[in-house]
Amino acid sequence: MSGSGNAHLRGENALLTVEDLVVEYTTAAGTVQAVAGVSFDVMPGETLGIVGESGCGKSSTGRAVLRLDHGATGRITFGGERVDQVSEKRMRELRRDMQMIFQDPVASLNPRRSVKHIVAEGLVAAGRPAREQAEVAASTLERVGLGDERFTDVLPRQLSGGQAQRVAIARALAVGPRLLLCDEPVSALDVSVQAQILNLIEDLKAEYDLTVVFIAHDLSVVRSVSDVVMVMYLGTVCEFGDALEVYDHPAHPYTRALLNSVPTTDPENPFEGPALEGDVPSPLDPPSGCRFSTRCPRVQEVCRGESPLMREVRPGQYAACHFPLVDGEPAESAVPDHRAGIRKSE
Ligand SMILES: Nc1ncnc2c1ncn2[C@@H]1O[C@H](COP(=O)(O)OP(=O)(O)OP(=O)(O)O)[C@@H](O)[C@H]1O
Repeated sequence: MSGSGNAHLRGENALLTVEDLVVEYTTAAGTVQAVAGVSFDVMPGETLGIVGESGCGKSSTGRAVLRLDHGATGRITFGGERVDQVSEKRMRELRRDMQMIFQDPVASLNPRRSVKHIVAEGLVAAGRPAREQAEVAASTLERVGLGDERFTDVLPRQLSGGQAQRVAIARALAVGPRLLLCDEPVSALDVSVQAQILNLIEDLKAEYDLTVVFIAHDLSVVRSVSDVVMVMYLGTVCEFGDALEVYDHPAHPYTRALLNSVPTTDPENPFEGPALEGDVPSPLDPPSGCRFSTRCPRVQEVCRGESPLMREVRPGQYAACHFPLVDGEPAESAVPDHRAGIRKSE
């Protein structure tokens, strides 16, 4: 496995813990390892942002938490229960507690059902009485700003993208989840609508006592919502930590390059240095050693041979890099670790 270690996991009080997750897809061209040993945890009430370029395995990671696809291995613990081991029946119950919101809101809604019926779907599946279904659907739609009959009685295709995403959010909330997994929830929406939906999720999070995993390729979106950030590259975790630390002092050359490729207007944080060049290698044939080694501006020989392990570079900030940067300088700890011979990951 070419994962990046588990040093950044914060312990048993986490609501969700994912350890050594591997997701593989069998294709005509061979086996794609979309997720190559990813670990993370989310504390109750926290928002974890998962960020990285398209194809790095963000969606596969989110879908694996809900056991939506075959081909995933690893330990997933939610509320103390091993999601990867429970029966299909129990999994259906757990999915009520872990609701997912997708990128394409219209496609994620049943095209033949009216909005109020869609929002009640989870309650119907849970066997709640008809009156409760109607009441909860109505109050939840009201809460997401769609209480009016001109929204509740229509079909999804009659809604705008933003309205449809509000319906998807209402459907998720109606069953009283503890965790909301948002997979690129605003990237298909107009920029003017994006902020409204982000604000709505933020408000609901507090009101409904939610823990959130927020997946996006857009760094500014992740920054605006996250307490903690996980940066992924080609199926592995590069960096994990407090969002402010990661954004203000990116330690992994990939995080730095990713931030450099976003135009900045902040003179305090220009992050001078090379932006990302070249393409992401194919997950069918990933580079050996550090997966970022083929594009890394700081690459050294050891990086091509040894997978770096996750280690703490500042309090609460971890990077899987042989030569991480701390305040723009190579971390001191990189040198002794390197000399001592970095452990190969299993
Ligand atoms: N069902 C599938 N069958 C085959 N390969 C897949 C499948 N789903 C994803 N992949 C591949 O797995 C890798 C990771 O995809 P994934 O969608 O998880 O990444 P992502 O970071 O969410 O990207 P995006 O933002 O484009 O969805 C990619 O190389 C993708 O082509």
